[in-house]
Amino acid sequence: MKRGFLNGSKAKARPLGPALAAATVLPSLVIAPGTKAEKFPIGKRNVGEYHVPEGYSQPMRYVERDARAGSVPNAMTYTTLPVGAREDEPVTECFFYPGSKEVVMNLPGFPKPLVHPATPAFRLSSTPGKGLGLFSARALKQGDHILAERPLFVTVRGIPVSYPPSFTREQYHQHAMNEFERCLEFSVKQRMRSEDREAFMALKNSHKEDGSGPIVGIVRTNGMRLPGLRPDVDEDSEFQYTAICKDISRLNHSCSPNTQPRFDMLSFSYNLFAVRDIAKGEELTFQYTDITCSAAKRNEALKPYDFVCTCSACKDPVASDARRMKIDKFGAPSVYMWLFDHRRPDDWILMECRERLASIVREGLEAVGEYSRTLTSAMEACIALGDAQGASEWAAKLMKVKWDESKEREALDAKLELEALLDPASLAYPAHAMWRKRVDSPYKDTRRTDPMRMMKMMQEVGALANRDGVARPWGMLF
Ligand SMILES: C[S@@+](CC[C@H](N)C(=O)[O-])C[C@H]1O[C@@H](n2cnc3c(N)ncnc32)[C@H](O)[C@@H]1O
Repeated sequence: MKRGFLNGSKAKARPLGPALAAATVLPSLVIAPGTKAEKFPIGKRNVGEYHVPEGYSQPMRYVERDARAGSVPNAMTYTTLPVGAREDEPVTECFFYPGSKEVVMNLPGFPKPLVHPATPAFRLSSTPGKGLGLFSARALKQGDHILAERPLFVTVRGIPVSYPPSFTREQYHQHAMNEFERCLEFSVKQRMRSEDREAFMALKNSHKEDGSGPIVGIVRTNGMRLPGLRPDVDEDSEFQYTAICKDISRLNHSCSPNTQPRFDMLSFSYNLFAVRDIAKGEELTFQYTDITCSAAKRNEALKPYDFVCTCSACKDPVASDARRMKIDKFGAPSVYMWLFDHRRPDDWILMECRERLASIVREGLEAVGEYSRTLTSAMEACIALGDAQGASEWAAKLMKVKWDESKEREALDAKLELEALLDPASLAYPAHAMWRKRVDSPYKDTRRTDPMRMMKMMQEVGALANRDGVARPWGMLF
């Protein structure tokens, strides 16, 4: 739904409940963006003296509008979500590209209230050599919910700026950071609730010497990727969002993290889960970078955070690097590839999955997608073999992987399919697209020299792998 700001149309995105009457509604503000966005550099730098000629500063023309109105085309939006929140309800300050506000406001059921664990599961404490960190307040089981939290701030990762052709690259970067700081100041200094601003400004800043302003420094130190608000832009693009939280941003890094956050758009909150059992008092950690690559690559990627990782995988990287490389390279075994490939034994997928899971658990990589993909492969292999009992045991393991944000999991959750598969007597088994596909395969005697039959088989594999519109990896047959 697009609305121009000149006609001042009021949004009907969310029915206005009675809470609004008692609520403070901050107006949404928009500014006109400039010309170019680029990733900011890291490390100390010497930019030298420079002058920004007139016309090259972000114009920052604010247009005040009804908070419930949508985005303005070609302009950035300052807003607070959820719109119309009560004073005691947590809110997020947002600095958005056009369109993102609608993604949230048009979600049926938004905003869902936050759901917290029944008893506190974490505490904040200092940790030697790392500053502050989060620790478990009680013993936690894999899949336990640790905390739910709306971010203090969600922002674009940089803004497009105009710059004169005479600028060096360094000067351009400094100019871009100054302009970004100016834009973010408006959110933090003018719009954020005072207690949220205090919490935000108290967060760690590891970018005090690289030209970042105080707000940009905190954003760069504490920001976590937040996918889903720009469905048309690649998830890993620099034109996506970063979120800064009061508590989750206190998690320190580990290359074998024991927690993983998952963002829930409907409640606009991160939920933090234990990815394996955690003892009372253990430090809670998560990964700041890809952890399936080598220790050298990980530590290169961690440089902007200004520390060298001393986790056991980094201290003794030789065997760990080899295992991680194998996990990363091979990928979860493709059930679809094996389904009609009768040169492979019936238990091939399960053996592969067990070996891979042992490696993943040994490296402490339960947080990565490969873990849930491998569990899914094992479950689907059992279904294809007509083994409902075995499949239900894998389904129970998958149920605990609450942090999985994959499309496959989304599809399973949307139909409550996993819950149904927990019961081996469930009718969900005979109704499953993969049920007995391997044991009842009509392709047992298919030869590679029979192209028509091969084609038919490939089509069937493709349809199974892409069911529900979810593209599952299935590799090549034979
Ligand atoms: C997002 S903050 C984490 C919370 C932070 N420790 C604090 O005091 O608020 C990131 C910063 O924490 C520190 N840090 C995180 N993980 C670390 C680790 N494994 N070893 C040492 N320092 C770490 C670094 O200073 C990093 O820039």
